[in-house]
Amino acid sequence: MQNPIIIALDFPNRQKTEQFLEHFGNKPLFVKVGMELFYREGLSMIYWLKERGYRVFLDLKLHDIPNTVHNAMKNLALAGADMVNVHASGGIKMMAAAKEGLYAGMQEKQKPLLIAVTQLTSTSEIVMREEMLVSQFTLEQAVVEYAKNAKNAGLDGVVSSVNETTLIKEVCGDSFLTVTPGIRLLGSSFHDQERVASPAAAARAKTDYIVIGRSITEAADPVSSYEQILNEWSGSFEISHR
Ligand SMILES: O=C(O)c1cc(=O)[nH]c(=O)n1[C@@H]1O[C@H](COP(=O)(O)O)[C@@H](O)[C@H]1O
Repeated sequence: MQNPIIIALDFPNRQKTEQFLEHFGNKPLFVKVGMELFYREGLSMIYWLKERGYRVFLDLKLHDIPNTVHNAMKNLALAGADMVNVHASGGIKMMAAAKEGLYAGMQEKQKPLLIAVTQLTSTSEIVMREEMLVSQFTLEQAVVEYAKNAKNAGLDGVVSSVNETTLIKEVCGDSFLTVTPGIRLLGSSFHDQERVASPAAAARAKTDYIVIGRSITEAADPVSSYEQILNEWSGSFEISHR
């Protein structure tokens, strides 16, 4: 069983990030760099993490015209990240252009995973219908339609909430990756997230990766919070496979 945890390094700068990572010593972590840290520190942050052996998800959620995304991805390819993403709402043409730009001139073994965000885990069905004006689908249907588009564009998987994982796997196949943020231990604050699930529920849904930020980064003891999440995941995983 692989360790599914991706820690969201949502910190304002490199110094705070380094201080946080010191808690974990040499543990081989999978970490995520998003807009907050990247817009401050740029590619050098990714190089720093890769030199220290971390697996890195570069989460910039590209969404623009196909040509712009294609060329931006050519530059992001230089980061040497293990996973990058776009918004599925940019459409199939944009996602295909992202893939072409990202992989241009890359050897097979260097290619990062490319995934698409479906509906953000902070989005509720009401907001999707009334503010984004996607009213012909339920939220679950909209996520699955985006997942099908991502698959048709040749992407490796999607970001969604755990609520939609089972259906995505049914429609797109088990090998199509599901990456699921909005993970919370029972009884803890949802913050700005709407579609939330526990690590145990994520394991039962057989998601591939869980993305966790504040439950670990803001914990008084980040390592024990990390271990608690992993234990909850592993326990449920064994139960669900009995
Ligand atoms: O692409 C993402 O990583 C992402 C997609 C999504 O739908 N929801 C979502 O929360 N995320 C990211 O996952 C992380 C969740 O952080 P916490 O809510 O603190 O656990 C943040 O870094 C978000 O940017």
